[in-house]
Amino acid sequence: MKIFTSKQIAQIDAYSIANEPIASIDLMERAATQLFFWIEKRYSEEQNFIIFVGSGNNGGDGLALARLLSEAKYQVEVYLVNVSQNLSVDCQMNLDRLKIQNLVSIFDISNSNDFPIIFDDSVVVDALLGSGLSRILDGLIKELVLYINASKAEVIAIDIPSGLFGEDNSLNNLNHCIHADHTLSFQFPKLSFLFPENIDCVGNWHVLPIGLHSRIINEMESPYQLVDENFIKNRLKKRGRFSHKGNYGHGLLISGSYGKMGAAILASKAALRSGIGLLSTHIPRLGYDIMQTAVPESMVSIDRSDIIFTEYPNLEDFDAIGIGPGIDTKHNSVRALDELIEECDKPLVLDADALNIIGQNQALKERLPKGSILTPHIKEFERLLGKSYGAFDRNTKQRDFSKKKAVVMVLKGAFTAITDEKGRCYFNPTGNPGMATAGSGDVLTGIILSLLSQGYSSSDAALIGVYVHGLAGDLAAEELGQEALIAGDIVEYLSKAWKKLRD
Ligand SMILES: NC(=O)C1=CN([C@@H]2O[C@H](COP(=O)(O)OP(=O)(O)OC[C@H]3O[C@@H](n4cnc5c(N)ncnc54)[C@H](O)[C@@H]3O)[C@@H](O)[C@H]2O)[C@@H](O)CC1
Ligand SMILES: Nc1ncnc2c1ncn2[C@@H]1O[C@H](COP(=O)(O)OP(=O)(O)O)[C@@H](O)[C@H]1O
Ligand SMILES: [K+]
Repeated sequence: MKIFTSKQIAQIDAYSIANEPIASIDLMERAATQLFFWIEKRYSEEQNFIIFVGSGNNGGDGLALARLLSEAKYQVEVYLVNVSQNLSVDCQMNLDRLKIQNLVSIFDISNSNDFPIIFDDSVVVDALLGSGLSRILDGLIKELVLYINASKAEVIAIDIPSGLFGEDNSLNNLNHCIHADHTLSFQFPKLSFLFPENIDCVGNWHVLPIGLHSRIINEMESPYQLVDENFIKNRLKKRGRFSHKGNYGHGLLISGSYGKMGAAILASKAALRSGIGLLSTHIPRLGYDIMQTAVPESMVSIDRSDIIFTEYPNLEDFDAIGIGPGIDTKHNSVRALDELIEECDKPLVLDADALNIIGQNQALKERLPKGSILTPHIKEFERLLGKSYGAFDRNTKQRDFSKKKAVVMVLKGAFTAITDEKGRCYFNPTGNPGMATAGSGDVLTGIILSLLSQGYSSSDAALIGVYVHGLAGDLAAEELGQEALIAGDIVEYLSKAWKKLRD
């Protein structure tokens, strides 16, 4: 699903109104009806709702929702905030309709003395401001937002939490934005929902389709996309009836050091569980018995060093190379990585300590082979590209870096962001906090190496790898629970995840 900016969404709204065609008041009714359906499924008729309404179309949605809820016998109170003049046309029309219906008490808020008591068991609906937000909140609205946030009531934000921008919130004060439990976003999620900093504002978000025009949605370009299962399924290659292991590539994984052989085991198993034909794992000498015992399916390449990575085998024998999990950052490993980066003309995935080494030796960053995949978490990302002003800035840096260096960058976390050489950014929906556990990144490296070895392009290897990794984590968490989930479980559940994608 493409993700558009607030400005683009306004254009899509306008196009839909003109070309469906549909009157804007009817589009608002459609939006409010979707809100109503969502609420009706979750709350009983006894539930009371306090709806705070602003002067624009977001307020109009709130007023139309008030009418639909009260028609269905819910108890509803509406508070109009500082809207004595200047209501948008559709907001005014919905206010008139609500007054005619005459089932809902409507109050004005013109100063903080007018704020109502919010009981813990009320549900607050935030219809103050939507995507028309043009400046950070101040004055009475800010006070009201702080007041709502201090209450214990559940909060549902319409379209976007009031005060939050759809894209860049680096200059915003997130405490002055609505902190919603649920955000009901029309047709698309906003970009800012996908950034970790904004989670307290957005809560759980849900997309409500309102039938915006498909032609403009298809035609309008956006660098941002939210990946879904079909998007991934369409990228999978078939495994031919007469294929043999030579068709699925030979990968070289450089991983592990004394005390960190687990990283090599996890990544190797993940590669093998993701369809690779042959795998060689290059490890320090002391890891030999461990490796042969734990992962007999992998061949072993032995370093001359007992304890760290200092050299690598002839790269000609391999289709792709993965390096980093658990290799440490010792001097001789830095030298060996430097040589490998100089020589390597094979698809390459760099993770963990390989990224830390590059972070400490910035000249290496300039020489990354085109098409390489880097898989940092936020800390590793900062070591590579420095601190950012906020999530939007970080994302822009990531896109620019991918484009400038023609590499794929995978910034890991919830909604892992994958950027490609065209500066596009894909967000991944799978995965859960149970995966915040030692070694889960190593598993991802193994999966991506496996896909690269099988001949997938760098961006497809990253997109598919990240998706299936998160899916395996979700399937594992479903059965084992998030607390008990360990990285080895992600490997075990890869089988179910791949099967689901092949269904
Ligand atoms: N255009 C459409 O067809 C649809 C719009 N919808 C709703 O319309 C919303 C967007 O409506 P609008 O464009 O009217 O925008 P808003 O409802 O967000 O409000 C904009 C108004 O608030 C003012 N404003 C902006 N920032 C402010 C601030 N910091 N403090 C105080 N006032 C501020 C603006 O000057 C403007 O008058 C969406 O979020 C969605 O809820 C939905 O009804 C679906 C259909
Ligand atoms: N809250 C979360 N939601 C979704 N995925 C997560 C979450 N926390 C962690 N993950 C995933 O788990 C992996 C953790 O990788 P990483 O931080 O490198 O771990 P490690 O260094 O321990 O191997 C990443 O792929 C990340 O996307
Ligand atoms: K809102």
